[in-house]
Amino acid sequence: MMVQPFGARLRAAMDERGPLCVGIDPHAALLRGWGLDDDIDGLEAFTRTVVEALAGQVAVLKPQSAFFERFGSRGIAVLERAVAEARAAGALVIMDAKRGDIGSTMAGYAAAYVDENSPLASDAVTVSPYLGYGSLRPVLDLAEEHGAGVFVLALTSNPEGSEVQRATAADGTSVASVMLRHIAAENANAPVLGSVGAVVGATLGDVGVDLDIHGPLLAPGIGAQGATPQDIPTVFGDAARNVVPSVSREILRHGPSHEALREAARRYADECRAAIG
Ligand SMILES: O=c1ccn([C@@H]2O[C@H](COP(=O)(O)O)[C@@H](O)[C@H]2O)c(=O)[nH]1
Repeated sequence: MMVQPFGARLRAAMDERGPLCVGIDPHAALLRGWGLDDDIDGLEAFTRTVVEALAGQVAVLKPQSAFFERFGSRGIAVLERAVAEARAAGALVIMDAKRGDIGSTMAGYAAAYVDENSPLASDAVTVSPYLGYGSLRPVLDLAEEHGAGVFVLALTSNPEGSEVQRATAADGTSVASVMLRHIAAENANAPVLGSVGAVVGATLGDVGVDLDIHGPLLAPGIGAQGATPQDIPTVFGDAARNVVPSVSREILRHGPSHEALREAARRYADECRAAIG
């Protein structure tokens, strides 16, 4: 059966469940805060709890691959189960892996994350375009073939990102603007919402670049990094309707109670929906 493109599935999920994405970031400090050990059993219990509590409620879950990779193959096994169970419970999964390499190697990352037959198959993956946008072609093409999405880092939420992303060419065009133009071209013919998104930090204030990419704008930085849902209109202006606000630590710290996690996610979802209008 032909799966609907990611952009259309994301639009429907956001309309039904609200726009919020909750990050699954099993930091050692969070595991300890939940009374768990920072080991594979702690990782497993933490991840299972987040998926059980939230996968039936929020539009998107975004596991941060780094926190699973640190436990080696057993951590990856936990990640595989979490992705499959979250998707089965109705959440879309964005794998936050931020992969970026030469094109021939990107084909390997594409096979890992956006091929529906892979054990880590996700609805979308984050990628870094800083080996050149064209190096992403294998993942863009395979994602399209499988109805998956790709989120390209454009303007990241961390202060160090501007050194690269705000660098300008002789005509004054910034690197980030070039990436956003490539993304917009990718989405030009999408009927609902394109399946190629950009990552733009909610921490950045008025970014002063055109965010009209006809695709989703993944907006990390809300909560622990200091941004709030109320910052969304300032950062994203007319593109706010396509924003997927992402919160990790500031929701996760409410666990391990399922109800407290759900309540924190509900509060953020309501605030984001109100801010987006
Ligand atoms: O520009 C970016 C891109 C990705 N991230 C990731 O999002 C979460 C943020 O976690 P918080 O606890 O809500 O700060 C984390 O996985 C980052 O790697 C980002 O922060 N900024």
